[in-house]
Amino acid sequence: MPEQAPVITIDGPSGAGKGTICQLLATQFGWHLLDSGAIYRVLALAALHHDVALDNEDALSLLAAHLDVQFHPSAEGVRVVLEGEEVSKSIRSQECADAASKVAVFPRVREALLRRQRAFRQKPGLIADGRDMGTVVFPQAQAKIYLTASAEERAERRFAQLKEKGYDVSIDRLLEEIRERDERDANRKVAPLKPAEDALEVDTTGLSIDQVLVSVLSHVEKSLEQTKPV
Ligand SMILES: Nc1ncnc2c1ncn2[C@@H]1O[C@H](COP(=O)(O)OP(=O)(O)OP(=O)(O)O)[C@@H](O)[C@H]1O
Ligand SMILES: Nc1ccn([C@@H]2O[C@H](COP(=O)(O)O)[C@@H](O)[C@H]2O)c(=O)n1
Repeated sequence: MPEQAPVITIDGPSGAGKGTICQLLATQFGWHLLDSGAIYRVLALAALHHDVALDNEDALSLLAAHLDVQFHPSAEGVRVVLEGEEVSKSIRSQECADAASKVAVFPRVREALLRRQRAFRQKPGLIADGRDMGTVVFPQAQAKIYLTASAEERAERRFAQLKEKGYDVSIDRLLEEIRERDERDANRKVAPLKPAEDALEVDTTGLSIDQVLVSVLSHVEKSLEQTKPV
């Protein structure tokens, strides 16, 4: 049987720094990148476009099974195209984040998106970013990391990010949204947000991106060394 490509999973709540660290790892290793949150965001946007109610599991799982989405890696990051329309920016709205976490609670929706996520596992390797990468989508991953940080610090990071882009946002509102999304993601019945038993947990509160990268890289290198075929 041909050997499968190795996978590194990075899970954790919103604003923990998963996307940042995954992008750095993907560049350093020259591996593929799966932003699984983008898939849930695209599904939520498709539901909003097609007037599918965010609590209609039947219609949402059908939409998920037939989702016409393409991901094009580019120098500026991954370009996301839904039904022929560029949606890279629109899926980043707070409305889409909130809607994504609502559609993500349904078992049949998650099931319909599994194969699409696993298809990203291609040689030379995959860095997978999400909530259930290490627990459900790639339970056999070679290295698993769970990044977290206090809700207050995550809200501050998001506030700084949005301010830099010129958005006028309230930090209190961002904190409230982060707490609501954490609560929904951690308490759903299927694939809840939680660390895999064999994941390295890194609390990034008060750590710089470089400091987080050093811990993550050290764990990844050790794990890859241990799983090398002899
Ligand atoms: N350790 C850190 N210290 C300070 N800022 C950070 C740190 N890690 C990430 N950031 C910044 O926080 C913001 C959110 O980070 P990022 O998008 O990587 O989080 P995320 O976990 O992928 O969130 P989401 O799940 O919502 O996509 C970005 O502006 C990023 O530059
Ligand atoms: N593996 C995943 C990834 C994401 N979700 C849900 O999508 C929402 C948006 O994710 P971002 O990482 O882009 O912020 C997130 O709040 C989750 O509800 C998921 O369920 N599983």
